[in-house]
Amino acid sequence: MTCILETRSLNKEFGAVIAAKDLNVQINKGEVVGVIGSNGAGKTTFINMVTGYLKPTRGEILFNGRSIMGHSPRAITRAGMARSFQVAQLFPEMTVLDNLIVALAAAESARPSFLSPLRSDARIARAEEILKEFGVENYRDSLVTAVPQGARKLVDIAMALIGNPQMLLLDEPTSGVSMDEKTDLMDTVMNAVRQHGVTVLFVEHDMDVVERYVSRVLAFYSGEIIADGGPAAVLADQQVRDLVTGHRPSTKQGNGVS
Ligand SMILES: Nc1ncnc2c1ncn2[C@@H]1O[C@H](COP(=O)(O)OP(=O)(O)OP(=O)(O)O)[C@@H](O)[C@H]1O
Repeated sequence: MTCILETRSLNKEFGAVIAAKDLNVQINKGEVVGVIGSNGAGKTTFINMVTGYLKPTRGEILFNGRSIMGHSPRAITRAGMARSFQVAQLFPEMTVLDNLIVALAAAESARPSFLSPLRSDARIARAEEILKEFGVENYRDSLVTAVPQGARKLVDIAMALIGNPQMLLLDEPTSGVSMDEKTDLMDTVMNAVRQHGVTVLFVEHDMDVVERYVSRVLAFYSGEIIADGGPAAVLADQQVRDLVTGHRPSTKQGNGVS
């Protein structure tokens, strides 16, 4: 197994609050990792640090074996680590199609001009393919503010995948999405990431989604990782049940929580 993302003794303090305490994590290529934890456990802090949005207080972050400490979010995206946010980061005054066209042009580092406009036939055709891949072609010409939350999330994730990242970090991909839409959304996202061969790490509050889609779970509590292992094992772990999931019924037998 090849390690794609590693953190060594990663710490983040906000004054007296320890939001990350000695996080030592190794994510291997191809893994689908779920990050769970109650509010304020440090999940977003972890994602913000590894994607360059937040400066760690101490520690080291390696992506493909190279330090990315101090690198800007843009440099980290270029190196192959993309992310989506809890609230989809789209251009609200633009249509779904135009949002994708902007992302395609950005991935090509294109500079628009009179002779080479952003809305080229090639980009429109590629954007239409992506709309189909993500099942949101019906919203092609809708303003992003006018489409349902689930479709908006899909457009946001599709945009994150446009630069062909090796790793994708998703902050609560199903938040604000109705129960009915969650499975369709996650099936679509997982199909896309499998096709692109992308390693995925996502923050999730819905344990049914975690059980269904991840190969590994990191359970955060108070800035620390209290369990790391297969979903059945982590969700059955007593400490996780006490501190994170609140004694939801466990459906599977545990195996190998470390
Ligand atoms: N910019 C900040 N300034 C001060 N404290 C912060 C800041 N960002 C996060 N914190 C604190 O750090 C801790 C971890 O917060 P974080 O947002 O990472 O938790 P989380 O697990 O993502 O929570 P949620 O599920 O609510 O999004 C919390 O105590 C939070 O109040």
